[in-house]
Amino acid sequence: MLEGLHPNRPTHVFRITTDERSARAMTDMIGEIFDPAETAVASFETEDDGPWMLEAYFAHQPDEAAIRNLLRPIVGAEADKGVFLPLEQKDWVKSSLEGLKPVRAGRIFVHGSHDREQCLPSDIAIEIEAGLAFGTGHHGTTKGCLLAFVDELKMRTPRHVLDVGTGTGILAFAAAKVLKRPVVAGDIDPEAVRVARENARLNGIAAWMKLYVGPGIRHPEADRPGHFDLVFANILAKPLRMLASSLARVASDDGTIILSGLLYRDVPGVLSAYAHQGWYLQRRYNLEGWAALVMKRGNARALPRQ
Ligand SMILES: C[S@@+](CC[C@H](N)C(=O)[O-])C[C@H]1O[C@@H](n2cnc3c(N)ncnc32)[C@H](O)[C@@H]1O
Repeated sequence: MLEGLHPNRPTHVFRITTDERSARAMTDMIGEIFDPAETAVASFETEDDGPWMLEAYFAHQPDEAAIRNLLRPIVGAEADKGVFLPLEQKDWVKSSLEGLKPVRAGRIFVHGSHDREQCLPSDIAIEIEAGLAFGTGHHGTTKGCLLAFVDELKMRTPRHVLDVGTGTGILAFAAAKVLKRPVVAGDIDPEAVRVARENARLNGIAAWMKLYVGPGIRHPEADRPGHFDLVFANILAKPLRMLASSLARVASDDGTIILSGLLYRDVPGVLSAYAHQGWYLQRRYNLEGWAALVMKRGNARALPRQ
């Protein structure tokens, strides 16, 4: 699995090696055409000054001929050299987690069942069994959100937290455990919400988790204008742009929105969508090619951070 993609239980991958211009153009086209909940696409340089590769993961068997036809105007006959491969259907997040070390962000310590003993007494420990959901803490997007949250706590203590695209529930759990308060969290994927519910039980915070299935804020618990003083949304650039007005509406005047799931090149478009709603970048975290953005209402000053 390509580090940095957001697979929603992918069944197939399409790979093609080409030049940078074509890779970027194909990424944009696939990103525009396919449902972001079912497709994850990224292009990257395979080595310094080397060829570029595009990888697109699909949650269903894609129509190979149709995709090649779409790509031919961009890359010509190269479209036929790209390969479609079925992916082994296994609990890949869980199996990869078994070999992974725990993740730490300040006092927040995220671990699997095999690393319980490593928690310090002062830790806010979160145990995650990812199953088929996203969010073990190892991915740059999740870690960026956790680091942003830890820094946010140095400045203020949020009271009402919303986590849109909760996956395993990891960000919501961090907020509930640190703040000792209920947190509202939703995901478009019912399987992710099932996993989050189980994890909430495992962590002894089931009573604090107000979980819902649905896109964006489409639930009465989440759709509460001006209510949330901390909103997490680690999704992808396109849905984040589409959600800008909804997230801005449910965030309080003095609230914070932490956005992630963005390749560096996606940042300007997302910032522009939120600027239209009166939200500005306060801090930025760059991890492994992914950016997490801390947004504030009003004219906050940008403070880039590596
Ligand atoms: C990258 S994962 C983030 C999981 C977790 N919050 C984390 O930080 O690790 C993105 C999650 O967002 C969900 N998702 C994608 N589009 C969504 C939308 N429009 N509304 C709600 N959830 C969405 C996906 O199903 C997936 O579980």
